Amino acid sequence: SDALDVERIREDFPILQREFNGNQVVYLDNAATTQTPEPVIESISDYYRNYNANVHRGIHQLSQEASIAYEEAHDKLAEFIGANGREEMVFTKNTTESENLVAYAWGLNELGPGDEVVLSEMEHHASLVTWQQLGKKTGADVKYIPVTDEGYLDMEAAEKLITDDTKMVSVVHVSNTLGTTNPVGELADIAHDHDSYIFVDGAQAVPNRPVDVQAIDADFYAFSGHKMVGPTGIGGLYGKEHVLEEMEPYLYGGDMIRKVTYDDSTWEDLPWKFEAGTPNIAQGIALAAAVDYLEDIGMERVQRHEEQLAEYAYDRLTEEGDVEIYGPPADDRGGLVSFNVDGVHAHDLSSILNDHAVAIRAGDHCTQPLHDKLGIAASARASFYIYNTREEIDKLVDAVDDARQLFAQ
Ligand SMILES: Cc1ncc(COP(=O)(O)O)c(CNc2co[nH]c2=O)c1O
Repeated sequence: SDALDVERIREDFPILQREFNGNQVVYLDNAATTQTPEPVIESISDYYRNYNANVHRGIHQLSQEASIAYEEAHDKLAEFIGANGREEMVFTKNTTESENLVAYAWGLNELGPGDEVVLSEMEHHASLVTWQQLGKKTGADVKYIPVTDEGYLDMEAAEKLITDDTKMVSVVHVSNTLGTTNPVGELADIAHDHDSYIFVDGAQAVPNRPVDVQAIDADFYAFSGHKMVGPTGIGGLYGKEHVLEEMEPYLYGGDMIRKVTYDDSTWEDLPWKFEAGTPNIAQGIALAAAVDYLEDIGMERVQRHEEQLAEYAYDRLTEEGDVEIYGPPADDRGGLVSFNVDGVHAHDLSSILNDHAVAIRAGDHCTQPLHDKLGIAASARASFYIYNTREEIDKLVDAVDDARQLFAQ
């Protein structure tokens, strides 16, 4: 069948065999970070065991092997997201650093009083706080595209908010709280009609569905390796080559220079101009192994699997009538559900679920302003990935029922 083989996949994740309080772990916190399969773990060990060396400069065999592997990882990630090549694929620590890189390397030099940055009300703090603070430093105004009651962006408002004063639109591709997929291609068209750049936060999209940054026509696109079965400490910033060429470096030092004199310096080619100092070499190489792992499954299958689980979870969680789920309908959301159970605080719920070895997230999911807008202090969030099953969602629902009984008394 065209479905992915979950049982086969689960064999690659020994952590899923762990038991707490006599219960096998049910890991449903994938929007926070995903688990790491054996081939990716092996990729890291293999590097340190057999060809650990510093990159870009060494002429000895080990350095050449490490350099080639690290540089070719850029090619693989570029291809995975539809970029033209490594020149458009900067490796960063994570999505947060990618947002900050553009805010400081571009925003600090280009924004000033009278300029505007347009965000959405559902942005993650990685985008929202970064551009909010950059507005304060530069005098640029920050505006927010409203989110409708159904959890979608108000596109009529977006058309009005993005004007010739807008210099940057920064929007999330898939919301980590609502599960909403935003029309980022349409937003890119609107931004470009006004000569504005668009930055797309793809932290919850690159791991979960096919992404083609050129089809979107994004000027910048960010993602994190640890959310796509890769290690922590590695992420990506896509930038159109001509845009990155025009940008000043973000961090200065070794590897990012071409010629240094006491008076001035010149810069390396892309993407190395934006990768100062010794990079996270093993993590970059392992991120390429993560792409191999996901591509072996197929991103359309990944997306379909996750979205079917989210729809099932939505339907099961709402059976009792005392659960509110935030965001779009069951059949129009990414692989997550954020919810609250009447009379049970999200933190209490997650604690009781933990007694059942069910791992979910409770809190504001780094979208505090959105929670304020929803009128809630916190929400519980279950997020699904390639190794989750319907049976695990049934365990989630049983544990929620246990909490309901406990708090309903
Ligand atoms: C939409 C979105 N943007 C940016 C980030 C930041 O990624 P990082 O730089 O790798 O940390 C996250 C991580 N989201 C979450 C991290 O933990 N729970 C979450 O929902 C995210 O979901």
